[in-house]
Amino acid sequence: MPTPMAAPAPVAAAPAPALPHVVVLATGGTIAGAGASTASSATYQAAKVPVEQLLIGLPELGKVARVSGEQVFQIASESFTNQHLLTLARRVQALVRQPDVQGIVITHGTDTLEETGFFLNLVVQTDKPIVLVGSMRPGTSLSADGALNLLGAVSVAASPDSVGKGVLVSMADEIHTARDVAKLVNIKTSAFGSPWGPLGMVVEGKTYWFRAPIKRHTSASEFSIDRIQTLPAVDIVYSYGNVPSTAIDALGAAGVQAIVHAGTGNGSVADRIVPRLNDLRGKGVVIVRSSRIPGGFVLRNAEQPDDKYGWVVAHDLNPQKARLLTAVALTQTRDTRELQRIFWEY
Ligand SMILES: NC(=O)CC[C@H](N)C(=O)O
Repeated sequence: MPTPMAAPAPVAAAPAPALPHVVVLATGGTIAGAGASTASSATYQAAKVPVEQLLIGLPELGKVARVSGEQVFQIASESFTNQHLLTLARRVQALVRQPDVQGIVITHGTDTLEETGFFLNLVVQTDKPIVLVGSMRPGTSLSADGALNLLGAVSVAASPDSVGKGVLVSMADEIHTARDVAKLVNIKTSAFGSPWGPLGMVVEGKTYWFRAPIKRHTSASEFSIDRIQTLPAVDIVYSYGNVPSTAIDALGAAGVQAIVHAGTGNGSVADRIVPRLNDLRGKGVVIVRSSRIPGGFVLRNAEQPDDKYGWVVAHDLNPQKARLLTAVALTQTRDTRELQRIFWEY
């Protein structure tokens, strides 16, 4: 008699690996914007749609992460202040300390997105992915770019390959380091670029990497939001032909701690402006020489004798990023050699 076949032992289905938990912190901008008609791609109100609505409108997110949302602000990013930066950084730092959070996405207006990203890159202590994202068209517009950008950003934040790469910006399928990226074009959806190229791409929820940041950031940074109560007054003066010293003199009179000079070309400074900056330098004001050229690179002692004047050069940081690094660095030192070291390292 044939022996009866033993019934196959039931195979326990392996539990599906839990999806990573990504917190979306919403701050406003066009990605939360709404226009009067589908043809309103550039004429609309930013910062209208609450985070719950952004997330409910994109059920595809549920395939890449367990997503929760928090409305931190609801503003256009040109209205960000230092206080907004500090509040946001403290919230991000608290969240990344939570063991149940694997990544952070920050929805943001694109106008100052690169500034917020760079600030967080300097002061948040973590290896967990922090990804900023915005859009160039409101969700009510034809060919709106926000939904796909948000899906891309959540995918980047949920990816183990994004760990340890510092604060990232995910826009139009590209992944950039917040340190390098800047808004270079308006209106068009390909608004962001980095002088040294993107780090990678995100396509259909998968990340593809080609390079990693070399500059100090996040957990390798000597700065921490835990030790920063306020940011000192650091402002930017823009240079151009026929520039008067009015703005510099006014900033000096207002008691500014540092001036970032957004110079022409290699960070050049008009002959009549040099003595005004040196007057302020003599009073202890820190002078940082940057370039108004996108991707502009400023060398020490080229164009101006920085060693002789005790000035700092901004390396390749644009003026708005140089403002933030100066402000953060001034919370620890006023020594211009130290400040220059910091500009080379971050
Ligand atoms: N595309 C945008 O997000 C620009 C909208 C607005 N000016 C902002 O920066 O918030």
